[in-house]
Amino acid sequence: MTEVLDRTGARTEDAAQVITGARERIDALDDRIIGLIQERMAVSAVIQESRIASGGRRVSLAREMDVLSHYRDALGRPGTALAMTVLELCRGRV
Ligand SMILES: O=C(O)C(=O)C[C@]1(C(=O)O)C=C[C@@H](O)C=C1
Repeated sequence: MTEVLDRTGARTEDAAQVITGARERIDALDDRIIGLIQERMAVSAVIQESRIASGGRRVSLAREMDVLSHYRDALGRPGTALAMTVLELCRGRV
């Protein structure tokens, strides 16, 4: 019991089982989220390389405003911070 309590913070075996199962789902979801971010990074790189090869700039601020709004509309204010992190992963620091 002490080990279960240490691992999950639960005070009963039942709660520890619920938490352990839910954490497995979260780990699987995080794997998918990370995979989607990596896929997004690859697609973003195609856009940036194409724009730079055509003589343009890496960054498109107008498009970034649209991306920020998209996340904020869906997730509220923390969505903006998340979008900024996603954009940094995709185009580096500006
Ligand atoms: O949509 C673009 O034009 C992109 O270059 C992609 C992207 C993005 O990752 O969403 C990356 C850099 C730009 O500043 C804007 C958006």
